[in-house]
Amino acid sequence: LEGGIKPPVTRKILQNNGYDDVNHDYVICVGERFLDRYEVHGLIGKGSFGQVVKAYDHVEQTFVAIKIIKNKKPFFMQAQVEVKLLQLMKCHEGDVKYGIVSLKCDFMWRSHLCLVFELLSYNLYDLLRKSNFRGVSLSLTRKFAQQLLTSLMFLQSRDLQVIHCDLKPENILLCNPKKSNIKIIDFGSSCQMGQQFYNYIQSRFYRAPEVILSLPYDMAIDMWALGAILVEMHTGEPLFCGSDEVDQLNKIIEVLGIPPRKMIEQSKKWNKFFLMTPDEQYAPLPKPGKKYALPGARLLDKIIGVETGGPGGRRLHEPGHSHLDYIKFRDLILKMLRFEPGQRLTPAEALTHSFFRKPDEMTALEA
Ligand SMILES: CCC(=O)Nc1cccc(C(=O)c2sc(Nc3ccc(N4CCN(C)CC4)cc3)nc2N)c1
Repeated sequence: LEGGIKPPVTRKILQNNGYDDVNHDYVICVGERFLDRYEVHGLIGKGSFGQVVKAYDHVEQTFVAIKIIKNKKPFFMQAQVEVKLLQLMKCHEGDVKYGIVSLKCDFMWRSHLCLVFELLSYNLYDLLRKSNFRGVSLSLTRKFAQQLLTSLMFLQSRDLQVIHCDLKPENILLCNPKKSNIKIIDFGSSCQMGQQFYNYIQSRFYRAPEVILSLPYDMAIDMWALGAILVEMHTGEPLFCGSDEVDQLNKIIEVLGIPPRKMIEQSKKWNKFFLMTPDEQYAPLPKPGKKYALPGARLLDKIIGVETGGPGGRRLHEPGHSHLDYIKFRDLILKMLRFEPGQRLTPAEALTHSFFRKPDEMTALEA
């Protein structure tokens, strides 16, 4: 270069001796063996945490899923929280079969924390995709609901008090592609009651109103998420698919009306979502270019098709999809989606709902 300035050194900076890529992810090599035990078969998925691979465990002679955490402190720290919670839950095996993924072990491999899980099958979002986003039957939705409520009851048990904080179809996996047994995964965002450090939690579609309004939250946020997930599993589409936080709350208001005054008044962010009308009422801030139904005008009955043969009328006269079945389903969902966290159904209460009662139990009751 003129003036004798040397060109910058273009030496490639090797990340972690060449084992890592620029995103601090471990460079996966199919066939590689970790600890001379786990033989990598292939990449299952990627996430902010790192990657998850399918591997063969030559000691137990079974396939496993290994979550390979990024070689970066914040991800390492968060994964340590996940390991601690999963170990805590493991030793609370107790009587209830609780539908949480089982952590087999964890180890360090070339500066990456690795979590070894039992290998599960694909997730409920894959199932929705297979249904061409038309949803699964009400009976399968009921089976999923029963298992997830049992899992939430386990998480909320006295000496666990775990909040998952990211329940969504992608984090619910089938144990076996041909059966309805499911397990919850990904406790990477979870916390225990009293350890709520973050308030930007939950994936948007499933975010509870108290989280959107930055109010104190508890385990009831998982129940809110579950209500939204169950409607989505049957209709095939997200119940509240907001494009941002304001849109998200407006989509909730279309179905459930204006939140209780107390919740709005306690929120530091209230004026991000509402304006005060001259007669001292809270009204949703009009969003330029967005048209919303009036508060509470988008009835859940219409979304689920209670009177019209299910979502899109596709379940008309189908066994297990009677008008009464839908009345019960709608009633359960509305009680899971109460604005006030304290009034939302607990998992134990939800499991006694008539939606889960078998016909003969009903006749016995009526007799
Ligand atoms: C792909 C999303 C995903 O599964 N992410 C993920 C992230 C972290 C951990 C885990 C996890 O614990 C898994 S993943 C798993 N089995 C699994 C096997 C296959 C699949 N895929 C099958 C093909 N689909 C197009 C994508 C999902 C997904 C999951 N078993 C366990 N235990 C999963």
